[in-house]
Amino acid sequence: MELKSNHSSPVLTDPTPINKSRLGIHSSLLSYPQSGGSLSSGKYMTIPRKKPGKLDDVRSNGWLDAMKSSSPPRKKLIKDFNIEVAADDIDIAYCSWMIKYPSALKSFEQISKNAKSKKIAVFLDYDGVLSPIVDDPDRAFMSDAMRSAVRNVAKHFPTAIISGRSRDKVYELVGLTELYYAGSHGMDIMGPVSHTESDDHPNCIRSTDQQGKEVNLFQPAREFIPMIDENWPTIAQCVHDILKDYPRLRLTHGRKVLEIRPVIDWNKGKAVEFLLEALGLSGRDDVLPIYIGDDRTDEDAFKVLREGSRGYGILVSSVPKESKAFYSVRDPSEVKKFLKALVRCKKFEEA
Ligand SMILES: O=P(O)(O)OC[C@H]1O[C@H](O[C@H]2O[C@H](CO)[C@@H](O)[C@H](O)[C@H]2O)[C@H](O)[C@@H](O)[C@@H]1O
Repeated sequence: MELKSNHSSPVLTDPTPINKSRLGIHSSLLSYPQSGGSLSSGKYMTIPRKKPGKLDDVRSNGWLDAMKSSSPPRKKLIKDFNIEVAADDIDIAYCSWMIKYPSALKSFEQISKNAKSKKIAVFLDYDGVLSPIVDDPDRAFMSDAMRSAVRNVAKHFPTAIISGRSRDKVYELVGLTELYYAGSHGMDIMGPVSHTESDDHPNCIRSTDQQGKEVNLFQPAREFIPMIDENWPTIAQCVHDILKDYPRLRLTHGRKVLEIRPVIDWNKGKAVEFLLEALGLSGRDDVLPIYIGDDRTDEDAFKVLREGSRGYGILVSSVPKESKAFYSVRDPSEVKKFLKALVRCKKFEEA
């Protein structure tokens, strides 16, 4: 993928059109910007936000030149992206970044066009996406308005929450029965009994949720549980003992701090693949998964969607970050707007 040389728009040319049809996605779906960055270091590239008046650092590290050569003139940039702020307030680094990761809200028309006659599946991270990031993880509540937006989305599209938190905790915070929940970075998945092939998966068992409703539980790390149960107090004691020598460090309870993962090849990307399979939506050209996340762990899911050219990753970030997502939104309030727009669009189609 490369930027067109005239730089008059952020449209990309694709030197490998064969992939588009092989992957079963209409070529128009791929006419959005592609990020070329690699996450091989496992770290985000965070570009400090600069006020327009303070260009020295930007200039000295070559950013300004790079931006000038790959961007249209300022006024055109504002027009193309329909950014509703005064030119003087524009954050150059952020706008430059948005060429690579356009706003999912501003691009909604394009997204809905590409989603036409496809079945959308919605995957949502929790912290930083449905709830704002706060100091106390136990107080990361989602607003009633956000809950209502998610409930409405789930009425119209298969919807799953994929979180690093324990499944119980995220269910407690979200409180909607009509969703799939994937906790512990996708290692603990609960969803309705589907009567599809995934029901017969070796790690899939029938259980009941807190309301006594029959559900499927998929726990690929199940075999590690007895070992973890057996060793947990010893490990916790060791960590506790070590921390005694570090009075400036504090040990708090629960998975949040002693987050110990078994060595298995499983992550949020695998969870998305599993859920698509469970929903009967895998390997279908008429399905458009949308995953919204803000964290490094969400990159595995963005990568799955990007590599398979299956759908859209939307990164929630108010600062530039290298990502495998296609689009961006700034914060949970924009996530809510996007979810509402999806529902409005669906209702309009159905009317
Ligand atoms: O996958 P997620 O749903 O995004 O969960 C990732 C982690 O989220 C929580 O921590 C983050 O949010 C907290 C509340 O806003 C914040 O205090 C903390 O700094 C963030 O890292 C949660 O506490 C972790 O267990 C999750 O792994």
